[in-house]
Amino acid sequence: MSQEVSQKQTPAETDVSTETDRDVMIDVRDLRTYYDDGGLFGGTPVKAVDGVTFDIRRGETLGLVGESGCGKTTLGRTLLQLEDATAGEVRFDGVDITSLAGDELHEWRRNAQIVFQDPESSLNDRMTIGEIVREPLDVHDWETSRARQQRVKKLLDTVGLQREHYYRYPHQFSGGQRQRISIARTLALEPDFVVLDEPVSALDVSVQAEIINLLEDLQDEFGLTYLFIAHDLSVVRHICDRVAVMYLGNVMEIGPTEELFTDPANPYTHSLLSAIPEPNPTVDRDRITLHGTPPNPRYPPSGCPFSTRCPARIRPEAYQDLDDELWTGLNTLRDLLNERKRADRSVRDRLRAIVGSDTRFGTVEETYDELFGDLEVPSHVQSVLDEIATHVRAHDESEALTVFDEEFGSVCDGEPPTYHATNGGGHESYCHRHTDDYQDVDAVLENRHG
Ligand SMILES: Nc1ncnc2c1ncn2[C@@H]1O[C@H](COP(=O)(O)OP(=O)(O)OP(=O)(O)O)[C@@H](O)[C@H]1O
Repeated sequence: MSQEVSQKQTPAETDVSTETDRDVMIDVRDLRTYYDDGGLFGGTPVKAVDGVTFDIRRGETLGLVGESGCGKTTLGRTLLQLEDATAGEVRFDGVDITSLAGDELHEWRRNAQIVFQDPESSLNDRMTIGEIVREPLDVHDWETSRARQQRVKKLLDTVGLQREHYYRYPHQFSGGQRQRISIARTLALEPDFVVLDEPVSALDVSVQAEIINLLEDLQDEFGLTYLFIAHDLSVVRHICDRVAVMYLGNVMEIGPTEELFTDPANPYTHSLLSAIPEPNPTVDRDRITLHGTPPNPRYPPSGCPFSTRCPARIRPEAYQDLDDELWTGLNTLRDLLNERKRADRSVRDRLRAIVGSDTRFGTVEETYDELFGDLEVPSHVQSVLDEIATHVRAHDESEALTVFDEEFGSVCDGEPPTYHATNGGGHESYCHRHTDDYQDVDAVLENRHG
């Protein structure tokens, strides 16, 4: 794990986390989990979780959503100390578990368990169901052998399986039943907290509801607290009390589920929700198309993590009314310039020699044609593009980026946002637009995409 971290303002440092009526079980402060690459990329780590601060309240289900690769699983695993935190704290009932090791960590693990997405691969096919569910009891040397067997049989009842299943093998069960086995195993040591990592994504739709119902029943029966990681926003809306929206290792927004779904604050949440088909055709919701892919988590933007794709990105005064497609092209150009700046030239040359030409690093004329060929580019924009092109031809991407940022840059590219309370009730969003200096997110999205 790398120690390359920088301090960022967190909700704890703003005035938004001062509610007194909540019963916090897990308190996460400026948590970072970086993966080192063993030197392959010059020692630049993947910043899978890059400074998140939030809490999980006793007995609640907190949803964690976001695109593939944004760091959800890494965050869930770090909360359980299955990954080492690079920096920050995870306080579990007041104890910072990132500093636990050896016997203390082993003992603490009883409290916190995980259910994985894929019941096909997460169960050992050579063990019987009884052995699988009993394993955590064996590892923790729980009571007597006979008591363990009794406990496993009871757990099989609890999750809707039969005691006779004790001697069967996983391959004799369907996907839904296998997930029930995983859940039984998870509950063996009576944990307080369970990370559910996409627990129904691999299951048939017809079975998903059964497992969701089971998870809800178990939560009521045993007073469990869940972190529910999911892609499927409709499932999240159904089961979660609050939701945290993650992007590129950051929590962009967190708030009560219904409020977040009906009145999202952050442009990224708007974009995610916009991608869900609206079941009610009378509801008029903006359609926002997210362009491009998230940046490489080794090289996140220095300002807002979402700045390169944000549909509500703050623009310089002179370019408020610039055509949206042209802005998208300019954003892509900036990404390409950054990539070129990072790429080792010898690697680029070798790549060209192997594949003939590498379009991502084609000539500046080709790139401009691809990005702006079909668009009407105002002359003042064209003259800046020409200046950028001159620096690119001279292989001076840094200077090209300086020219770009001086002309087209804004606070979104230059400075990380801070968290702002929206609507009260612990609803917070990480965006520059939540200050009086800028038009608010709803208004700008309505103007640009309404
Ligand atoms: N062991 C690892 N070593 C290096 N990089 C990793 C490792 N595990 C994850 N990553 C990287 O960390 C980033 C976050 O991955 P993670 O699996 O946490 O995201 P995710 O949101 O859970 O994605 P998905 O929804 O696809 O499961 C990704 O860029 C991923 O490639």
